[in-house]
Amino acid sequence: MTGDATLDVRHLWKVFGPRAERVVGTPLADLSRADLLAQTGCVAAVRNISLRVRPGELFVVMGLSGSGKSTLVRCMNRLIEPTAGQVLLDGEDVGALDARGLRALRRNRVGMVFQHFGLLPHRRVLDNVAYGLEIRGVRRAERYRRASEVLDLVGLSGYADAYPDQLSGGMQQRVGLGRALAVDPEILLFDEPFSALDPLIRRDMQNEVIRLHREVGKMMVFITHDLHEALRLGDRILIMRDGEMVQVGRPDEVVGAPADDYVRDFVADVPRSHVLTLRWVLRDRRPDDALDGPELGPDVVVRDAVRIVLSSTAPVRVVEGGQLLGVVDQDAILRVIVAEEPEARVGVAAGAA
Ligand SMILES: Nc1ncnc2c1ncn2[C@@H]1O[C@H](COP(=O)(O)OP(=O)(O)OP(=O)(O)O)[C@@H](O)[C@H]1O
Repeated sequence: MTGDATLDVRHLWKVFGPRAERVVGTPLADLSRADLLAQTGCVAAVRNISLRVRPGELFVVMGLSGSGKSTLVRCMNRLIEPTAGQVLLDGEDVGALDARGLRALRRNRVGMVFQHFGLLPHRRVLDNVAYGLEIRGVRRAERYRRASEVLDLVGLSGYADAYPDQLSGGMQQRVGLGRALAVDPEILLFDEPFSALDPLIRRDMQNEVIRLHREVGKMMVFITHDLHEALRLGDRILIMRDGEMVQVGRPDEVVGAPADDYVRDFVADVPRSHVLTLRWVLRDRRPDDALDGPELGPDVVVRDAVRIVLSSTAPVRVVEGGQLLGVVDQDAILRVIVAEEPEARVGVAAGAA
């Protein structure tokens, strides 16, 4: 299944509180979160979310504290029971599973990595990683073989016999990752796994997730409240506010075309040249443009094109599938770079006010 599984979420709601089921499908569902709470004592943690995680995609869920990220992701494996809506893993309705089916789903098909590693303190690293296989009844020799393979994969070769408290936070989180990967699930859910780590180690671990994602090609859903983490990791990012979906898009779409002021504020400090691609800055070719400039694809990030554009007198031709989409000249590149200067942003903000 790895690599071609899908996850479909359809009109998902989670309402906490007294008689929560009366909310969905009635006028109460249209109330703001605050009004709903005042009138009914209920909190709509997730409000009518529909999304599809594509095969092999690293999908990030981002939002401020309380926006509903954890609730949404925990509804995916029913650690939290949704109030309404559907979750389909590879076409199978997760909501229809009985207790036994649900256990099998969590053991075999959906792996989870939490912020608090939840490692077994009295067991060696190797046994922690092999734990899921042990529960599944895999023979000892086979589970150790697989666990050793996974330890190599997560960069912990040589630590098989160590105990969790002998490892740093980052390394413990690698054990958590290894444990989730050992059972070869179809999808991995990450609930803010790195928020307790030091910034440098956190960066290391982000690189690790990017590398692992490339190597194992699994669907991953990753929760974070950190925009930079979201932009680094996500193939696509879902931005949530008050339980609702505000925008879903690739990092360049979220930064280049924010859906509303909320997202615009979020991304205001992101260096645009690090995220935007040539697609966002190209213009139509004019008759007086020289056509002997270098050629680049539309998905090259501006930062990676700066040298080439600035060292060519003719504009760069942006070509996709043999077709000229447009050109990027030095002005276009400089506009992106200048807009990143703090004074420029103040100027823009003052101009907008
Ligand atoms: N068991 C519960 N009972 C009542 N309300 C809850 C419960 N769990 C979550 N909530 C409420 O639902 C809303 C969404 O919470 P959730 O934890 O999903 O947000 P989050 O975006 O993951 O936040 P954080 O980043 O702080 O974990 C919050 O207002 C929270 O108070």
